[in-house]
Amino acid sequence: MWVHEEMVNGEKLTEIINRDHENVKYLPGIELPYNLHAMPDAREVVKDAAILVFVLPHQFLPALLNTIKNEVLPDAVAVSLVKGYLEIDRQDGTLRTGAQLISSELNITCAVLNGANVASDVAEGHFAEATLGCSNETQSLTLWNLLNSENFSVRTTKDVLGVELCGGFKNVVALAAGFSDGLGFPPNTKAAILRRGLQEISNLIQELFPTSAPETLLESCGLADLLTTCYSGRNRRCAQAFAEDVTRSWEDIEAKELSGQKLQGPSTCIDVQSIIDKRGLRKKFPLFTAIYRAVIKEITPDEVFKCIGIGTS
Ligand SMILES: NC(=O)C1=CN([C@@H]2O[C@H](COP(=O)(O)OP(=O)(O)OC[C@H]3O[C@@H](n4cnc5c(N)ncnc54)[C@H](O)[C@@H]3O)[C@@H](O)[C@H]2O)C=CC1
Ligand SMILES: O=C(CO)COP(=O)(O)O
Repeated sequence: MWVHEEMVNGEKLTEIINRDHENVKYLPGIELPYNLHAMPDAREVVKDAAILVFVLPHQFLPALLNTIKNEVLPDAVAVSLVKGYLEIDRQDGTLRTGAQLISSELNITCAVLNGANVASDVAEGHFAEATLGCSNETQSLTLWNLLNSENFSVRTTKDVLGVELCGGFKNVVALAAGFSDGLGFPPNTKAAILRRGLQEISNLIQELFPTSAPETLLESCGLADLLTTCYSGRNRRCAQAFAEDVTRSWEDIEAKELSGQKLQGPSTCIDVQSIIDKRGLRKKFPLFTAIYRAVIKEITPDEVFKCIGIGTS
């Protein structure tokens, strides 16, 4: 497994993982499998690999692909767990997702695995579900056999883009859920955010990819991931801290709340809004637009709830 090398208490993280079988920085308290070997050179890791699993914050994906692109086996298969990578063409507003980037940079097919999967809960072995989006039936079966287990129930679909976009867009809605918590609003308000969020996620996916299957939204990557992120995710937690003190910057909140982990929601929110604006769709997406305006401090978090009030569906 490739691990981005860094020093933790004066030691290399890869050496700590290989000696203690624990990722003391990002997954403390979880015993890792003894056959897992952490390596700092991504090129070494991919050169004999038949299946490549990508799990890293979306902003680091392009640099990693650039590092490995000449080393990957031509018949390798990729699966991406990355949520929120959106590359927008500034000219025509077309979109490229993380899985599409992996596929085009490495010239191999890329499936997507997304779901209601808070990492520490999955690592502790609590039952969870996930959705595997894969367009090729043989590869889908291979990946399903690898990923599915008694405590990790994987359901498959061919709607790769639907699965991937649900995973990214819910991080934006989770910010409004955090605003609601930070402002001390009751469960009714958060439920309204979840309903409107699900509706806007669905509308935006249909706007961008009309062939996407509407039922994908009811899979783990859709409704279930939205729920878990809006109740227990890092985006929700950081947005709560922001609503409690709007003078803080997102960078400061990320650094203080997440101890080295990355906050995806604000940057994905800005990318989502550039798609909405490019297509002149603010009226159709009042919640996404209001969240964006709060993220960039154009309005306050409590004004988000006024913006989506009277006169919107
Ligand atoms: N943590 C969670 O509960 C879940 C995360 N995801 C998704 O998985 C992806 C990865 O998220 P996390 O593992 O939580 O990451 P994270 O938010 O914990 O960020 C830390 C990770 O970033 C890596 N990193 C730091 N600097 C780097 C660099 N310069 N280049 C490359 N990697 C670097 C670190 O090695 C570490 O693995 C994201 O897209 C996230 O949305 C999906 C489901 C659950
Ligand atoms: O995607 C997640 C759970 O499925 C985690 O969401 P956060 O990044 O908000 O913690």
